[in-house]
Amino acid sequence: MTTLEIRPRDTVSPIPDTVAAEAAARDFLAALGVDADTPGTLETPGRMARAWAEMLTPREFEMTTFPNDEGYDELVVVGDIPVQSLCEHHMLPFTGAAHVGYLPGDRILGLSKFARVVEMFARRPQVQERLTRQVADWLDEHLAPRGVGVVIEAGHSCMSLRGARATGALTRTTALSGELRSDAALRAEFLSSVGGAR
Ligand SMILES: Nc1nc2c(ncn2[C@@H]2O[C@H](COP(=O)(O)OP(=O)(O)OP(=O)(O)O)[C@@H](O)[C@H]2O)c(=O)[nH]1
Ligand SMILES: [Zn+2]
Repeated sequence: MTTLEIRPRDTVSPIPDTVAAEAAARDFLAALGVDADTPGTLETPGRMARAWAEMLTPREFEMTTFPNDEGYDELVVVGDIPVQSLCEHHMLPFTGAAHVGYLPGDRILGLSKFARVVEMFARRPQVQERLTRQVADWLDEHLAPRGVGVVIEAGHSCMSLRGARATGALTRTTALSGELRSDAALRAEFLSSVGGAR
């Protein structure tokens, strides 16, 4: 077994300053005409600051890999991993599911780590296309598999609660690398296995 401790904050912005965020939230609400001095809303700026800080803070984890002693050479697909992210244009949530697959090389990855990696890249201001690519690239870099595939399906609240108000619209993005990109049969197998989960 090999583990590598991952500190997601190493690759993103510093830890949120919730005191400054609370003061800013109070001003933000005032500017929007929301009274934050009622018994029910007195604590609201602080709650807002903590809520956004939490949505921008991925948890640390250890990247545990094992030798592929059995020489497993078929696809491994972990489906329906929850995705909770913030669109960088409106700072409103987009949520859905990620389906991550890989064709192992010399090492296999602890299954829970796929969800950890998705969270690491989701808990920051994002666009869905970049999130999808970052998960694939990170697995490629840290696992050196024969191929990686990532499909994310998400609904964007900036598109449903406001603006276009297209409630129920679902965006599907795909990132493929290695043999999952170059081998048509593997690519089709991966895409049909994740499409079949719907
Ligand atoms: N490609 C992509 N676009 C996104 C994502 N999240 C949000 N958007 C889009 O970002 C765009 C921002 O467009 P703007 O015209 O600057 O913003 P807006 O005036 O609020 O646009 P509307 O949402 O159409 O009202 C919108 O079309 C959003 O739907 C994402 O993950 N990927
Ligand atoms: Zn948006």
